[in-house]
Parts: sequence; C-alpha cells; structure tokens
Amino acid sequence: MNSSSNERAVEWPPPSSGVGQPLLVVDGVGKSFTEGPTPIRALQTVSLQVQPGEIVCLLGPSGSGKSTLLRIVGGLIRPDRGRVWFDGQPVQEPHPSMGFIFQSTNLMPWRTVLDNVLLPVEVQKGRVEARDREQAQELLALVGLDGFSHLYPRQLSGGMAQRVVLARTLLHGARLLLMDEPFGALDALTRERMNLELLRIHRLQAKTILMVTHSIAEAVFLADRVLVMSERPGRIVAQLPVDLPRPRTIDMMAGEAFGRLTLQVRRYIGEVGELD
Ligand SMILES: Nc1ncnc2c1ncn2[C@@H]1O[C@H](COP(=O)(O)OP(=O)(O)OP(=O)(O)O)[C@@H](O)[C@H]1O
Repeated sequence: MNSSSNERAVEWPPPSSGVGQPLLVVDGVGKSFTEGPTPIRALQTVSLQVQPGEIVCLLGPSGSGKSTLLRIVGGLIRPDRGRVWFDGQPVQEPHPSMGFIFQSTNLMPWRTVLDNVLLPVEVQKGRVEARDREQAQELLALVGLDGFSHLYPRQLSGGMAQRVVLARTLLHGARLLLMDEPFGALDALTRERMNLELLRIHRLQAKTILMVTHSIAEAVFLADRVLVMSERPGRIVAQLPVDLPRPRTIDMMAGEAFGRLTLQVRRYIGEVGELD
C-alpha cells in the first residue's frame, strides 16, 4: 500500500477494489490519543476495504493500533482524520449490523446462557417475545450449545462462553463481526475447535468478519486476506490473499500451501518487528 493513495480526499463511493461494492471501507483513518502527558500516535494512515462475506485478519506487533482500528471501524471511537463507511453509510456510532466479540466475554453472571443471549434484544426492544426465545435457542444450537441454555456463566468453559457471545452477536443480527483476539484466552485445542466452528457459522450465515489475532496460523487458517500492520503508529504494510480452498480443514495446516503462506506472513512481520 502506498501512502499517497492513503491520503486522498474521502468521498463515497470510494475507489472500488474491482470485486464489487465493499461492505466496509476504511479510508485514510488516523488516530492519536492526547489524554495522557505525552500524545500517543496510535494509527498513522490506514485504508482498507472488506467485501461482503469476506474474512480479513489483522496481524501486527503489540501496540500497533489493531484494537484502535477495530474500535474506530465499530464506531466506538472517532478517528482524527479519515472516514469509515459501512454499507455505503458513514460510521459515526455503533451500527446495529455490526457485532463486537472481544477476548473477555462480558457475560452477566446472574443471567442464564439464554438470558445472556437475549440481553441485547431486551435492551433494544424493552421486552422479549416468544419468537426471540426460539431464535436464541436455534442460535445456541448452531454454536453447539444445545441443552445448555439454563446454565450460568460460571458453569461454562472459556470456549462455551465464547460460543454464547457468538450466539448473542448473531441474534442481534450483526452482518459484520468485529473480533478482537476472540480466542486468545483459550487453550490450543479449544481455539482450533472454535476456529472450525467460526468457519462453519460463516459458511451457514454468510457473515463478514474483520478479526484481530496474534496467531499467524489462525490468521492464515481463517482468512481470505491477511493484513499486516507496522509498529506504532500503525499502518498496513502488507496484504496477503489466502488462496486455500474452502471449506478449510485442520489437515490443510499440515500442507505445503499453508506452510508457504504462514512463512510469507512471518517474513512480513519479521520486517516490522515481533508480534508480542
Ligand atoms: N484510550 C487510550 N488512551 C491512550 N492511549 C491509548 C488508548 N487506547 C490505545 N492507546 C495506545 O494506542 C496504542 C495502540 O493501542 P492498541 O490497543 O490499538 O494496539 P494493539 O495493536 O491492539 O495492541 P495489542 O496487540 O497489544 O492488543 C498503544 O500505544 C496504546 O497504549
């Protein structure tokens, strides 16, 4: 990506990537934090586009502004410059069709699994209808939690809790999932299983996903494209299309193509520093 194309004026429609109308456009976004004694320049100038149904993974050294970028995309914080467009509309605040999934699950400990899934509906509509309950139960089954709806968060494993969050986000009707290290706290086997689950749900529900991860293998396994960010102030320094066929299988991780792609990403990261 060259910086001159990153610094052009922000207009809709943005230049197309040539594939079709993007669902998400990040155009020349920059951000500094000025609250502390010394201003911190978190993001330099970031531009990217995500097509409907695409899975894009963001990798980069610690502190390179990945979470900041995700929060700007989700309308949780405002950039100093540049714009974000979602489905053709400028993003100024959290959009109901975007869902966040973080490493910490933020489940309400006093509510059951089902009631946690229903919480955003309850907040939004002020009440929960039978149809919402039905749909929540269907989504719990979809994420592999059939029969667990009456449990409380303390009775769940980390993977199960993340599945509840996934069901909650899907019930909310999110089309774009913004995922910030969602499986970072899970053990390796559970993480692998969650990756497969996510891909299965992505296939069934045609979601678009922008995910921050610290794992090169996870990024390559999940993504259609991997974006690599520089050290702070973050900018995108490399992008790698992942041409592995779908559906992806664990066996692919032992294959030559997977090895080649992860090595390529590792080289890009080697040029900008270490991941953590
Ligand atoms: N609210 C804030 N106020 C001040 N500085 C902030 C704030 N949020 C983030 N930063 C700073 O901005 C920089 C980028 O932070 P960010 O969390 O986006 O990086 P990251 O790439 O997601 O890091 P990590 O991989 O470690 O999670 C860091 O130096 C961080 O200290």
